[in-house]
Amino acid sequence: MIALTIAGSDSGGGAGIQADLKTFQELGVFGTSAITALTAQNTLGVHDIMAAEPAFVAAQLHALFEDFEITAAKTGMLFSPAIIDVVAATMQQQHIPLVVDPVMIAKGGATLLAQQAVQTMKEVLLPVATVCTPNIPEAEVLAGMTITTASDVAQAAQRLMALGAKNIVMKGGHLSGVDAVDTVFLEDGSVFTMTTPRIDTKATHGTGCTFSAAITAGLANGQELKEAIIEAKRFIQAAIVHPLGIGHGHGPTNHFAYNRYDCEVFVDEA
Ligand SMILES: Nc1ncnc2c1ncn2[C@@H]1O[C@H](COP(=O)(O)OP(=O)(O)O)[C@@H](O)[C@H]1O
Ligand SMILES: Cc1ncc(COP(=O)(O)OP(=O)(O)O)c(N)n1
Repeated sequence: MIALTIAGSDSGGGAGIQADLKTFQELGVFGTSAITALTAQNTLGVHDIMAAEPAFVAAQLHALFEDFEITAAKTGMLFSPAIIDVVAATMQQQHIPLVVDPVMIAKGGATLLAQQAVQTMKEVLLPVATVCTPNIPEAEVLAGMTITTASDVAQAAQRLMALGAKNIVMKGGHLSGVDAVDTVFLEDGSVFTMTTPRIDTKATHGTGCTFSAAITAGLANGQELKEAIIEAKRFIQAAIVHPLGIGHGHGPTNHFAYNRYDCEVFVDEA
């Protein structure tokens, strides 16, 4: 099976294209990529960014879809309105599942999505998203509201679905509490939460990229969306529980952990 990531490069290897391709590999999927930007980045932060020309992003996508039977795709760092336009136009023509991870700001505070690109993301990318996986700050920006309670989470998800995203995973990494709880809203109206123990660690660089790549790998392998989302939560939990101890800042998660360790995900159908 073949999956595609459309995202930025993280020279430090913990997030972006590198995290996505490692996750695809671990989950038995052949990974292809269209790179939207280069970042000079490590576990301490983003030093510099060089965006790709939108036409070159289009050229990469054309080359991939011309040759490969890609069965699922994901987006990560898209940076500019023009790149989002190219990606949305391409994905509108491809009838495959698309996971949109609406990456906006890196852990160290660097901007990975230009301010003026938020509107473009809402107008052209969310309508082609099979599933959108915002963290809480991203959901606040896209939904235009503050999120503090479970009912805020539900209201924000409804707003994103109204913009066209078919299914939503509201990630709870940025919330507080002893557990890391993600809430999933499916297009059939069902809602469920996924709970794992919150791990006290600095090694959480690239958690969102890895999680969304794992969902994409599941979809590329033909899993149902719900099954792919729950397996992805298990994958990211294992990757956080067993850190690699690399770098001096927010270290990368451990993409090799999935097959060696067993992590339980508690699923609650609300
Ligand atoms: N400290 C943690 N312990 C356990 N799970 C976590 C932790 N931090 C994040 N997660 C999980 O990692 C995934 C990515 O979430 P999040 O960190 O919110 O995304 P992002 O990297 O986009 O900010 C979610 O499934 C979230 O619940
Ligand atoms: C190139 C690139 N893409 C995405 C991110 C952000 O990744 P994310 O999974 O949200 O992790 P953190 O930045 O929160 O660690 C990135 N840093 N670089």
